[in-house]
Amino acid sequence: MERQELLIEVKKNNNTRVIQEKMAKTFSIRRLEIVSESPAVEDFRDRWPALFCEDGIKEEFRRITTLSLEQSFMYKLDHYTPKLITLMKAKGGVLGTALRPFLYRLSQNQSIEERRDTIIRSLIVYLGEKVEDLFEDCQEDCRSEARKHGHGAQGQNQYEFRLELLHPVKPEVKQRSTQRQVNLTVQKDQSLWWGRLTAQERRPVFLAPDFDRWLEESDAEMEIQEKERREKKAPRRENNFLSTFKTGFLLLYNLVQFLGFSWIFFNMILRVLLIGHDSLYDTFHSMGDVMFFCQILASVEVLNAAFGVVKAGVGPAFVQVVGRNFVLFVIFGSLEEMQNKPVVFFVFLLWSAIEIFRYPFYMLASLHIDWKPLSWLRYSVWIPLYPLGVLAEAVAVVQSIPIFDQTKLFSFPLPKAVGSSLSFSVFLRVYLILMCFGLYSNFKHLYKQRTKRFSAKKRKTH
Ligand SMILES: CCCCCCCCCCCCC/C=C/C(=O)SCCNC(=O)CCNC(=O)[C@H](O)C(C)(C)COP(=O)(O)OP(=O)(O)OC[C@H]1O[C@@H](n2cnc3c(N)ncnc32)[C@H](O)[C@@H]1OP(=O)(O)O
Repeated sequence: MERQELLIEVKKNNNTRVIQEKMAKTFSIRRLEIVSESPAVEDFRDRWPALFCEDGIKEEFRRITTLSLEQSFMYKLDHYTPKLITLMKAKGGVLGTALRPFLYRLSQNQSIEERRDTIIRSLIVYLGEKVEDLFEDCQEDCRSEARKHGHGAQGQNQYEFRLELLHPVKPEVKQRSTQRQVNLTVQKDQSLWWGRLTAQERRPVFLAPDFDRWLEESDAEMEIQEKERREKKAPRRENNFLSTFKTGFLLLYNLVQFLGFSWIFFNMILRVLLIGHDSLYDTFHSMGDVMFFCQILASVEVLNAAFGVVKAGVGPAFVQVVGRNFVLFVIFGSLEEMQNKPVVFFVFLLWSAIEIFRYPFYMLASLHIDWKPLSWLRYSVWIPLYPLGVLAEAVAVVQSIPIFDQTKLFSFPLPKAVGSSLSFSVFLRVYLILMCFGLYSNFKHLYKQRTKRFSAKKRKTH
């Protein structure tokens, strides 16, 4: 009978007191039902709906234990909070990451209510529950006011509130109601830091921020910085790929050149030691192919400089590659008479002598490694080698002049009135002058590079 009356009372508004009294009177009936029939929760809710709200549960707990449910719960929660924090701190992996924001908040100077709120939320995550599964959501548009029908402190009633926020917010406000709270999501109209939430200085007692999304001013700055970092990260990842590719390419290129020139250099030395001065006469036949390969490949250096793959100057690289290849392909390659001359040995030896230091230096430079003895050799050995190398090349050019005159190879046919043909040797004489300019400009460039490197080193060490 009392139960039937209760079913009618819960449908009425503002009668919490009547419901509490009837619930107190029917306590023994409920106990008996539970102990003797063990009913399903759903069935029990249909029979005793007044029990299934915050106040109903609290009162029933008090009737059973004579204690306040909330107080005992909070007391135990506060007592176990340090242990729970230790437990959560020890968690790694995905769960550890999910718990980190809660632990951060707990490490801040929170009020007791905020601390309890955080620990309960973290417990939900720790126990692997989904917040969405625990709260029943509904959504409806509202501004900074909400009106809802439900069961609260005044029983089943129409509840409403109005909030005056500190600054304007966007008109779209999301409202999500659960059994124990109403979640409002508003978006600031302008992106600025709010000193507090509401226009009135004291926060209304019924209002609590969502601590899951709570940010201190410094946190907010960090979040913005993190967002900017993430936005920049994508192109940087692309840059990383390009720079790894560049390093790999330069390493391979310099390694191949180093191996090629080392083979030439040490083979020539070995042959001199083993065969004696006779070896000077067949340098071209024994080393020519590898030298052709290395010098064709050296053209890449001009492209590297031109496309900014390395910080080298295009002009000096061009003069170097063109100068050497002219001697190799035109003077030695096209004149068999030149191929057996000892000058080939000296030209090849002087060219390769610098490269066995230059290419390993570049390999380390690609890896941002500076090995001082090697750097010193790279930027010093050229001082005697470069003039000697150009001198050897000039000797080869001079030696080739009579051969070009004799063979008329590459001679340029002229109109009969001027003469029969223009010998290639005329161009070679001009080229000898060009070599002086080439030597001067590259010597100057290398000197500048040397000064730059060593003065930079000195500055770094002081
Ligand atoms: C119209 C045409 C006219 C043509 C006329 C021709 C006339 C020809 C006359 C002269 C002919 C000369 C022929 C050559 C003879 C000889 O070689 S004789 C033997 C001795 N020779 C030498 O000592 C010269 C050796 N060669 C060089 O030093 C270079 O080739 C160079 C171009 C002359 C100068 O090098 P450069 O690259 O400009 O300077 P670096 O300081 O070494 O490098 C600058 C930065 O770039 C990085 N880098 C360069 N290359 C690479 C690479 N392959 N891999 C990785 N990194 C590289 C380098 O690390 C430097 O970076 P930082 O360390 O950060 O500064």
